[in-house]
Amino acid sequence: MTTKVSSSPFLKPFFLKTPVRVVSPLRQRRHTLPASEFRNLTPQDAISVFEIEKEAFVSVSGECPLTLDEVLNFLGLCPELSLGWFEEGQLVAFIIGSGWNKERLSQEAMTRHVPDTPTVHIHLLSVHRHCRQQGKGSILLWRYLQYLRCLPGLRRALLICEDFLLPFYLKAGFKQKGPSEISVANLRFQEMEYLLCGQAYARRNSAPASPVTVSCVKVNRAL
Ligand SMILES: CC(=O)SCCNC(=O)CCNC(=O)[C@H](O)C(C)(C)COP(=O)(O)OP(=O)(O)OC[C@H]1O[C@@H](n2cnc3c(N)ncnc32)[C@H](O)[C@@H]1OP(=O)(O)O
Repeated sequence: MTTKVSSSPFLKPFFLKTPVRVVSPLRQRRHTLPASEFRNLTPQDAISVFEIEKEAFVSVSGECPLTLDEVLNFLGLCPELSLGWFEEGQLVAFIIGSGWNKERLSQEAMTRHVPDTPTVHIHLLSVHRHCRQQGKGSILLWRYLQYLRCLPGLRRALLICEDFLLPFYLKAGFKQKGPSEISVANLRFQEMEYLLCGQAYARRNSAPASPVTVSCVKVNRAL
């Protein structure tokens, strides 16, 4: 397999191609923000991240998986393990990850970043409530996993989720590792693993997910 990894670990902003159309100069000046952009998050994005997170979790479970301080901490320590989807400058979906160094996730993993390890712990994937059920969660996760495959030294991604999200992650190519030892309030979780080496699931909506081998050269071009 040909591998080519860019010298910077950070993801260069990627803009979705929009159809070429003729617009008046006035209209052009007003629309300076890209329609759609994927990039690593920075601590400056923490408030937008937390707003989406709060809406997604507080009304459901009463608690946020990450506090604002923890979001700030991870975006400061390992921004290269995050990915945001922006539409016209507004964050619409994001993933926050950190490094982890054990076979399974433990309570300690919830607040820790271990640098230079082969395992990424995906703490949080969340889509703005106005944008759910439109395929954005699946697309962002797919892009993130392809991106991780191109970061040197990474071999797998782990996460925990509630039972109702098992089909979502299984469809994305994750395998079930069994019940997690982590619990929050009365909630119980399943631990899921995605192997970054070798196989990748093809695309969303290609059920059952057909594995394809992708090279990092191809992925870099796609990003
Ligand atoms: C590691 C973690 O972060 S686990 C916690 C995940 N995040 C959350 O629960 C926060 C609130 N929810 C969200 O942000 C979003 O609903 C997400 C991230 C769960 C899914 O993103 P979306 O963009 O809404 O999902 P998308 O449109 O890509 O749906 C893909 C499939 O998953 C299914 N799905 C999406 N959300 C849910 C859900 N809450 N319950 C059950 N199935 C779901 C969809 O029905 C769809 O199935 P289909 O392809 O057969 O039609």
